[in-house]
Amino acid sequence: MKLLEEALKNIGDLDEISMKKAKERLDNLTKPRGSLGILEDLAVKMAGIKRELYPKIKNKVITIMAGDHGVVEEGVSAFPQEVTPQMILNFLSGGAGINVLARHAGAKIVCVDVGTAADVFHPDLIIKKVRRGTDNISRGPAMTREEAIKAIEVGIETAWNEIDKGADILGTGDMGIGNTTPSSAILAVYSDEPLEKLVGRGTGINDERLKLKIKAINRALEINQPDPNDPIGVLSKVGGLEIGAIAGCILGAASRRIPVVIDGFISTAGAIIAAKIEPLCTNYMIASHSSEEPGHKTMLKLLGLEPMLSMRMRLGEGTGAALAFNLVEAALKIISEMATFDEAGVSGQLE
Ligand SMILES: O=C(O)c1ccc[n+]([C@@H]2O[C@H](COP(=O)([O-])O)[C@@H](O)[C@H]2O)c1
Ligand SMILES: Cc1cc2nc[nH]c2cc1C
Repeated sequence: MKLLEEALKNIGDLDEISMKKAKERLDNLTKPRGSLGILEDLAVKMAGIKRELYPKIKNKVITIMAGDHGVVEEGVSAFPQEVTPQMILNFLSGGAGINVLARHAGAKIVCVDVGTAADVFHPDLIIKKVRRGTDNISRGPAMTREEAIKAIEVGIETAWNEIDKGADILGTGDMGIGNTTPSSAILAVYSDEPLEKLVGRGTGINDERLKLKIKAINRALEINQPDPNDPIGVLSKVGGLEIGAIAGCILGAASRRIPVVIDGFISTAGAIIAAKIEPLCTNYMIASHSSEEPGHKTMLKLLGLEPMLSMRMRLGEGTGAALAFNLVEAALKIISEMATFDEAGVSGQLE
């Protein structure tokens, strides 16, 4: 609880003065006001986070949190559970989608085992197993409250370690067969929309499995009665270990005024838990893309975030976050490198 308390103590507002200066500069650059859309919003947000007009990004890191899910025994995924450790090894040997996109972005990846069911060993794997997967949420709580806090603290510790080593932006990533089920359950706790609108096909399940998945989530909500006002309780009842670690990673980044790029459906479920624990942490979140999971748009709306990309992606791993790093860097170049109307001798707006 100590790490969590310390993180929460240090999450604050954006710097309004730097944001105002950023807006003024953007309005003086050689373009119609606001014409660079989200790139301008990003430059303003980055100024507010870093308390300076021209922050630099040198070290980008994607943190991939991995965990397993007891609810897979209900037949909710298109793939078997052993894919979780197999993909971890794929991340660490450089062959996964995230490796390619992280290399493309010039980002480092770190992979943390927060709670896989199997034993996984690799010299580069950070092993912080809170427990061997969650229990089946459709039959009882995923984990204890203490385990939920531990999972969050694994995320905080990971974020702080990377920031201490020089990371100036983080991206969230996940790996866990079955994890769209707890992510949908978390969303359902905070949304009034019917489950049919919030639950999707994850890795690509057929109609029959989709029915089983909706049923499992319904039962999970009924049996566990998660209280929306107790986000740690929600995580422990219907969540996942990697989802907790993602929430922690976001809280850890926010507590150090480090921007954190949110990936897809699972990462955004973690972001919801983080935001319900400390609403101010949304100041430090940047939404990368809109996932193909139907509930993702509702999640982003709950957080008040606008995704930058719409790529029909639904891979997770941090792939959307890695792609979006380039856009954050582009936004910083716009505010620092573009000429003003005065500098370029271009006439300003008529009225
Ligand atoms: O991030 C997303 O938007 C996303 C959407 C669908 C699936 N995934 C990935 O697929 C896995 C979960 O899918 P499932 O069907 O097993 O629940 C997990 O490893 C996620 O990283 C990720
Ligand atoms: C192969 C595979 C890769 C993944 N990456 C994230 N989730 C995944 C799920 C599967 C099945």
